[in-house]
Amino acid sequence: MKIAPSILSANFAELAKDVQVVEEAGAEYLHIDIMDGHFVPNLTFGAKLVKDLRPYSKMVFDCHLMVDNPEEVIPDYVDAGADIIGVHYEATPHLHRALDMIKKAGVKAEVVINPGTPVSVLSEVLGMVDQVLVMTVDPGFGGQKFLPETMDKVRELVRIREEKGYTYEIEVDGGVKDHTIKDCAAAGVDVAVAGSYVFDAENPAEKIDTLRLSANEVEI
Ligand SMILES: O=C(CO)[C@H](O)[C@H](O)COP(=O)(O)O
Ligand SMILES: [Co+2]
Repeated sequence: MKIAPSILSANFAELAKDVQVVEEAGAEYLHIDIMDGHFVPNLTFGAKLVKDLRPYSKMVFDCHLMVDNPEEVIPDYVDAGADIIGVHYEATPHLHRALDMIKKAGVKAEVVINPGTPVSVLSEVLGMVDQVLVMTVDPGFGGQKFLPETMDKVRELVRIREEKGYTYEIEVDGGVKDHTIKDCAAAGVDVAVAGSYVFDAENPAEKIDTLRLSANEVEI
């Protein structure tokens, strides 16, 4: 399983240093949470931060847009150097247009669903996306409790991928820790985001190792 530390819980005043620590620890993706204060009740940062961080890391920049009408800002994240751009099903009436914009710009397109949203609403876009992000908490804040019932959706996505011959990766985000990552591995998750578990620790590198070991204990 790939590990994607979320900088939401990093020290924003020492961001480049924190990013370097998780990169040296072997994290494959860097998860970047963009919150607009409308789609979610919290505000983080915008495309300038992504652009400023880009020269400091070779990790895959996985930009999770928690913003209303993401199609209005997608070009900013493409220009900033995002490798993956994730848009919420719940954030736009133009989901296909948003995903198509991302793909046409040569960036990997990800669709994201909240805990209250079923997989069935994605039937028309699963064939075009590179990644599906299943939220394992309600979006907006770090440090929330993992919702184990979301694992049914991961299993459903694994089954659909097999049946239809699709190629998307399945990512989870929220409440991932040493014990909850085992549920994720058992369900078939490909990428796990972890924010507070990694960055609230004295030694983030050690936490990344622990996550990987815990996941590997389950994976076949
Ligand atoms: O998208 C997010 C919240 O909306 C974050 O990526 C997520 O919450 C990570 O934080 P933690 O691992 O502490 O739950
Ligand atoms: Co996120």
